[in-house]
Amino acid sequence: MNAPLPLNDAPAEAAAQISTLPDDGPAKISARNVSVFYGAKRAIDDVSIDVPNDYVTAFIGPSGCGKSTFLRSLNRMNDTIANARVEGEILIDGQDIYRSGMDVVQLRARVGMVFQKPNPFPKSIYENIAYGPRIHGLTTSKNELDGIVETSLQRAGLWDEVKDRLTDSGTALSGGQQQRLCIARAIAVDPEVILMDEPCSALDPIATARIEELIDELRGRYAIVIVTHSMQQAARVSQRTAFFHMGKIVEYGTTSDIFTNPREERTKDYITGRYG
Ligand SMILES: Nc1ncnc2c1ncn2[C@@H]1O[C@H](COP(=O)(O)OP(=O)(O)OP(=O)(O)O)[C@@H](O)[C@H]1O
Repeated sequence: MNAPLPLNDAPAEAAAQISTLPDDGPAKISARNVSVFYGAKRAIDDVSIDVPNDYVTAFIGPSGCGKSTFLRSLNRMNDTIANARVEGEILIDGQDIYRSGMDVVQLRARVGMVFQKPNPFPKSIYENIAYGPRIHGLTTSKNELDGIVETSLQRAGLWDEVKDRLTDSGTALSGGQQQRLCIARAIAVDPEVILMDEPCSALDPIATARIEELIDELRGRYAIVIVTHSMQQAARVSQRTAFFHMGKIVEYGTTSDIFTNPREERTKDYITGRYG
């Protein structure tokens, strides 16, 4: 006679691993089982990660592995791409940002974004910063607005360079200054998270160093996530690193562990320059 089949005969499907570190405290952003599709093509495949509040988190990985796609899903920027579709759950402070009724304009103020190519509005330096607080109703007086403009530019390390030319066009600044203007613009609406998609790739080494210093100064005030192709940059500016490959997170850990003591072969190969 056959022995009765055990009830749980089939192995339970392995739960997708959550990229998180036990000592990091409550996550600012929690992504659970996130997949992102462009039409039928899956660009992100079942990614789960906790992004901490107090650190800079770097997303690294070879070209086309999905870093920018995943970054854009964290403030619903993928909504602006016609054939993009996000599955799974993304929570900020425990709240699902894809829930119906979510105010996406508000979300993108809370979760600001800085792009590869600086993209100031073709308006004055002052207006570049003042526009957001004005449309979000953050101020009631011109004095208050002036204060926000000054504080934002100070935090972005740009005030001293532009305080005497606030009426000049933002587009007349150098590339590095434009990128700091864009960071100031994100800061002006009082965000909680700043997403940066290769923010230095269009900048020279001196402007890059200035942005990296700035990221370090902003750490702790905002949760910061940066996509970068430069492993040196990830090592310099971040404390947490996620290594992406073919739409998945292969390894997540402290930046020093990822760069000095990676567990996975694929991470090792990437950081030693064997591919990517
Ligand atoms: N708008 C789009 N429509 C269709 N496919 C896209 C779109 N944007 C990205 N993809 C595809 O999704 C995959 C992931 O792209 P993504 O730009 O997120 O990767 P990445 O890791 O940020 O790359 P890179 O480092 O080169 O910027 C790639 O195969 C890419 O071709």
